[in-house]
Amino acid sequence: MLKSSLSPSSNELVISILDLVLSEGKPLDRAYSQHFSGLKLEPKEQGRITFVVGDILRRLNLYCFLSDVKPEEMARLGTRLLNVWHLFNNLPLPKMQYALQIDPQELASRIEAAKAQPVLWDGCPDWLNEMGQAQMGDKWPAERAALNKPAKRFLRTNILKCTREELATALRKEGVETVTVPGVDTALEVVSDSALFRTETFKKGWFEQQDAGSQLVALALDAKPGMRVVDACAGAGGKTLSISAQMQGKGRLLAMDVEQWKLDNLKQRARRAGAHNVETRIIASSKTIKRLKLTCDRVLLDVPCSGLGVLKRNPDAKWRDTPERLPVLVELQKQILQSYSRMVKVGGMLVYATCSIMPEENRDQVDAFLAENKHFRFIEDETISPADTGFDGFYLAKLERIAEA
Ligand SMILES: C[S@@+](CC[C@H](N)C(=O)[O-])C[C@H]1O[C@@H](n2cnc3c(N)ncnc32)[C@H](O)[C@@H]1O
Repeated sequence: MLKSSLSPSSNELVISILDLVLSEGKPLDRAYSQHFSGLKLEPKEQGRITFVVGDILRRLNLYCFLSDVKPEEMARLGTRLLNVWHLFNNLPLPKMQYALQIDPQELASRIEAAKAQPVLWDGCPDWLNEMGQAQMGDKWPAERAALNKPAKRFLRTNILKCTREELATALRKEGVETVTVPGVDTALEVVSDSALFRTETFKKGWFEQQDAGSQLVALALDAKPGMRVVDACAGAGGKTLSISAQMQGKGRLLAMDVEQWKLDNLKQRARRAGAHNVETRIIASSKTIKRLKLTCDRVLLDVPCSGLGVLKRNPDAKWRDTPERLPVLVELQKQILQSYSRMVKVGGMLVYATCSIMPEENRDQVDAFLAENKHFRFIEDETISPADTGFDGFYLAKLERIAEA
């Protein structure tokens, strides 16, 4: 939460970032790097800017309604929206060179009107509300509300290098305050407003920033030292590094993806983390999957998904995505599950995971797989609910191979 208004230059940056995302369709992380690289902003000021941009994007339709500004009008009318944002959040109006004024009475009556529309109040686009309601029924309104809250900052202790207590103590000495997260043994929540990546503790590889829900997904794999493990949709390795730590760096851990740049990023992170048993392999054909047929103790399929569980962190997706994308993803998930499950050996475990809370990508997908693959047995599944946990939303299902085919 902000305790004072943004400075004039920070206001300009907020408007310019929003314009890039909303008018040009730039992903938020790229809009940030385009604006921040080269600027010598204090980490605290950068944090304030990202807080405001994130909050506006999480409830964009609400702020647009309150200020009577359309998303594509940000460059021209964004100052009015920012004024409304400050007033709505009980902050003095910021100083801006060409600020468009607002009528306090009209704003008050718009706030009352918005309160009567829960979908708008929660910052949810109509297509998403219809999808959530159809798929999750009574559980949806609480999730919808939870997804418009700011994402908390969680760290994963790299147990290859330190304990959680040692990490907390080292961070405190560098001015970073944390608290432990009940139910997630490796997790700390950052409760101070501090920059993390300039700390010596980070440079030494003692932690990674990783949502507590994501940590639970990796822990569900229950990987042991000496095992042969595949993380088949590894991306930049958020979960791979956690799995390597579970294995105490012993055994074979193969991280695969279809994007080489993500695997390159993973290699760098693995080096810092001291995760020496990680190998990376690009998936260019089905050759690697075939070669590993029936050989792996554990396979993690953290499949490409809608990302509808992690909207707190990626709020721009709400305004870029369309419901038409879901069936395409569901088909890809089905193919990955069917093809990559071949790597699991008899007695070995497959964990299917998404960062979505929609049953169509989750339990429905698993049920369809099990109906066609009798040589797998269902162990258990879990939907990590943003509303219940305050974490990002994830799904995981554990399946055991009980026969070759
Ligand atoms: C949800 S992300 C993975 C996130 C990662 N596991 C983590 O914890 O940081 C899904 C990944 O699947 C990759 N992907 C997409 N299609 C794929 C395919 N056919 N086979 C393997 N990976 C694929 C994407 O490049 C993306 O990195």
